Amino acid sequence: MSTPADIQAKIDEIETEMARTQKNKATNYHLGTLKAKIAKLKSELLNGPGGKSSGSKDAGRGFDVSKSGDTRVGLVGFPSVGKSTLLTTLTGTASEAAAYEFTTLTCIPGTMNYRGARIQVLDLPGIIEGAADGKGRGRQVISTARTCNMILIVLDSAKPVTHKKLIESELFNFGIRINQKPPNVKYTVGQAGGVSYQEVCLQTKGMNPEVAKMVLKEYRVTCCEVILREDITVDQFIDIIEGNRTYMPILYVMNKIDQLTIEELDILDSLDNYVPISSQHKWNIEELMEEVWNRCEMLRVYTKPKGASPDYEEPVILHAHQPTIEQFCNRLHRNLIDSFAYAWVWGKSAKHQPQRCGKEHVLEDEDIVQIVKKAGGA
Ligand SMILES: Nc1nc2c(ncn2[C@@H]2O[C@H](COP(=O)(O)OP(=O)(O)OP(=O)(O)O)[C@@H](O)[C@H]2O)c(=O)[nH]1
Ligand SMILES: [K+]
Ligand SMILES: [Mg+2]
Repeated sequence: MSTPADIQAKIDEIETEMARTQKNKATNYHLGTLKAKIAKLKSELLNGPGGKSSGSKDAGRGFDVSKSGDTRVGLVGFPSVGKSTLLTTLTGTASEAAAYEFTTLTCIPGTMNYRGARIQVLDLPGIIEGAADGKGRGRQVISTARTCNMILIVLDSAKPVTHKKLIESELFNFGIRINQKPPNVKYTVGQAGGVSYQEVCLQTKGMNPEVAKMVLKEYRVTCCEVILREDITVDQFIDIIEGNRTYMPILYVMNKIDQLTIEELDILDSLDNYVPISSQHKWNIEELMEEVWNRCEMLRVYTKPKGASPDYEEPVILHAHQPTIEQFCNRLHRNLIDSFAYAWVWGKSAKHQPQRCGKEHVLEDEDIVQIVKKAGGA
């Protein structure tokens, strides 16, 4: 059986070969195969022989913290960047913070209340380079991060920007795709009928029938249906074949800005996906919370019982892009949709106040909804 060192040596070898291979049409197919080989070796490194993550028993086992609240956000970063200080600032839950590395050795959960939502925040131990390969507690940290709806990559503004790249590649190697949507590709494996491959959208990033064939061959997939509904890269195609990828929003939290000059701060301010803060001085924390709220695509919907005023105290938090009334009903009660007749909706999504709506109606933040059940319904 190959040891992790053997596997890593193979990966290095293929990467060297790829670097040597000039990119042109003829070698494109070959690169597709090499990329698939690397992806397979990486998942073997992570999950043991066979590659699929359900394989080995302790592969990808996270910390045992039960989920609570409306959404879960993880704090990931190098040691001593200020994750624990931030947890305490955001949630009020004390997590030991100190000037030495690896102060935090386990996962500490806290709850941040924002706009009526309860957001579970996880403080995690610091990770170092090579975390995904099993160094230190890194695997456990990243496995836990994978269970989150969003990750905050916490950075120390006085430290080199290379730290950001290192953490990104650790997450990547664990199958986490940051700030990407799942590619719009239909992929189903069948029992017979060979490979059916279709592009319904112009491919400009390296995909073509030959490359697809090479990648599928590498994964020993002989019968399947593929429909590319979006212009994708070969790497995205491999992600689809590998399966088991997590697509997640992330935000870079640049901490300790109290150590920066105004000029340095101006540069930071202009970068995408960055929120500069000082957890110690509680600077810009409200902006951070708002960004988290926006990225998690959460919205508040108030319920209104018939003849009573809306319940503004406890909004129903919906956690989806353009949620429908049906999703709202499902959040309230599992069987509610069965007795649903129509709904009265007040707020931004309503054309007039109130508007009578069906279950497909798309809700907006702070809408008020009154469900009317079918006659004779319970
Ligand atoms: N100047 C400054 N120092 C901070 C800030 N936030 C945290 N610190 C300090 O940075 C050090 C590390 O903070 P921690 O919260 O323990 O960092 P951590 O990322 O949880 O560290 P590990 O658990 O060891 O990975 C402590 O001495 C904190 O007081 C900040 O906003 N500004
Ligand atoms: K520390
Ligand atoms: Mg800590």
